Amino acid sequence: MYIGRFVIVAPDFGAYRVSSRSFPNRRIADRDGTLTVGPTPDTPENDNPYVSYNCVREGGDAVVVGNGSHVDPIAEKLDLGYPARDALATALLALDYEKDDYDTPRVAGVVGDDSYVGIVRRDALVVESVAEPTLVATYEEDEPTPIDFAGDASEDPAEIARRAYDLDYEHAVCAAGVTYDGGDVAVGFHNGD
Ligand SMILES: NC(=O)c1ncn([C@@H]2O[C@H](COP(=O)(O)O)[C@@H](O)[C@H]2O)c1NC=O
Repeated sequence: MYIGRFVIVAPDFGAYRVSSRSFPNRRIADRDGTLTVGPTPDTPENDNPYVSYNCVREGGDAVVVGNGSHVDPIAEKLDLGYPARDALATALLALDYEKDDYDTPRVAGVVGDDSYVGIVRRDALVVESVAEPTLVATYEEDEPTPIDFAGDASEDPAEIARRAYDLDYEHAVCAAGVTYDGGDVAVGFHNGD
């Protein structure tokens, strides 16, 4: 099954995976702890505004994961002291779903003292507290739903990323993992071949 981009948010860890039919030649790079999705070095530039962005960024005491430019304002709201719920809701609503051929939703999560997952679709804005690993994706699985993806903050975030990359959804491209341990954030990633 193809579900596009997705986040998994748990109380003390999270993951983000790029799955893509249209732009498979991408990878994640670490820029001072912020993880960025962009084209591989040998890939020509494209004019799609939705395929290069920060997918992981620290904000406040927490860490944000997501599938587009909304990651930045969510992190900035957290820096200003907004609660995770409000940071997600305000940024997702402000930017809304993507104005592409699919009305692609924006998905995001905050992993911190209070962890939340969110999605803005053409028909809804959903922001929920998470008590167990929870997945939400751009296509098909576009309601936050518990997933069997055990982990905890002691795990290497790169290993969390690799496990997200290996999940049995089509067109895996690259993935990020994050952990949160009482205010300490760690991030990692896994790029496909
Ligand atoms: N975040 C991303 O990595 C991303 N990759 C592709 N998109 C959007 O989704 C559309 C469909 O892409 P695809 O066929 O790869 O699922 C693209 O035209 C683009 O507008 C993205 N936007 C949101 O998920």
